[in-house]
Amino acid sequence: MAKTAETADGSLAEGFIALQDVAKVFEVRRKTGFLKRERREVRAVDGLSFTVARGEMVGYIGPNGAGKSTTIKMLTGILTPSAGRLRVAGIDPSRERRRLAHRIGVVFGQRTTLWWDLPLIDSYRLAHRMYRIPDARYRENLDRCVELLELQALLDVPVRQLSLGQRMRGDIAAALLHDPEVLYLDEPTIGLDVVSKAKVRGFLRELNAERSTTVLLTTHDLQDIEQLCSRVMVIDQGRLMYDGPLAGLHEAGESERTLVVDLERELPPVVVPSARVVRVEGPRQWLAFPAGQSAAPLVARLAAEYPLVDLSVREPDIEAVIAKMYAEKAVS
Ligand SMILES: Nc1ncnc2c1ncn2[C@@H]1O[C@H](COP(=O)(O)OP(=O)(O)OP(=O)(O)O)[C@@H](O)[C@H]1O
Repeated sequence: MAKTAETADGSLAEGFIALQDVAKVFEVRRKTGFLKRERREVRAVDGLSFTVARGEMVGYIGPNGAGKSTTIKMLTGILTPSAGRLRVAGIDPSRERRRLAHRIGVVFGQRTTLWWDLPLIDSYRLAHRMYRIPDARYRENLDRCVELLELQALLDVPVRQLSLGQRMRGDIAAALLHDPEVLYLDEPTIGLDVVSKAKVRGFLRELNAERSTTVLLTTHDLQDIEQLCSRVMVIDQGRLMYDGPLAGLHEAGESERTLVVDLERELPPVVVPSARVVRVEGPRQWLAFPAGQSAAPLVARLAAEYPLVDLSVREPDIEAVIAKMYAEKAVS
């Protein structure tokens, strides 16, 4: 299912972001004894090909160490590929990193690009000068971000005093002041509360709809993908394992949802069709059932036959879906 970026004549297919057989190999040296060192190759990205069209919002997911950050670093030009061809907006990122910087925005959830000791607005003023953003454009973009990301009351606050959610919104604004056509987001909702997550997601949806900004989103939060991306790419061990809609990923992973039920008292594992008890703790039981199946008949059956007090449905997390998919039937 992996999409190839190559056309019949061998050129890179139309795509705002296009990778063709891209690899990145790191050489790691390990001390194995006195004066002895062993050289080892780590293939962080291993023959990756895909294209992303202008205006697409794509989830880019995979387990830890899969090669996501390495891909993003190559797409920004920080790292040079060991092999293959890579273009963003027609630019070879590692060759023309500065030119590309004016066309892309990057947000890393775990790190900030803002000036820690300065009020938030000062980081924006610096970006204004650094990117040589025309005054009217800067003002317009700043006003829009301030309004939609609710930053007005925070502009004069030093960044170190901001909460994680406030800082994240501040970072997203900083990445957008120069009107980038493509935005790389690395865990933009990590550690945020439900309200902040909703704000960030709402803003990204609006940005994409209004400006057709192309977004590549790395996350461990399945809801980020569900609410924002029509397409998801899964990478593992540097290779593309899946490229398609999120619903298809569930099928590929044959994933399961979990129904958590609280009974009136401790009971032996409940027995209901098409679900199985996977854990029991006092009066609470966990039932796994196929993700593609509605929970309603299951709930009705349980309510009719058991002394039910409360229940909730838990979605499978991405790690579990990927692990299962990788173990059972890798799609390539
Ligand atoms: N500079 C480097 N030198 C050596 N090995 C590296 C370097 N950068 C990354 N790697 C290795 O390449 C592989 C892919 O790493 P990468 O950071 O791209 O994964 P990731 O998918 O972003 O993981 P995570 O979700 O944990 O951030 C890992 O095995 C990692 O240890």
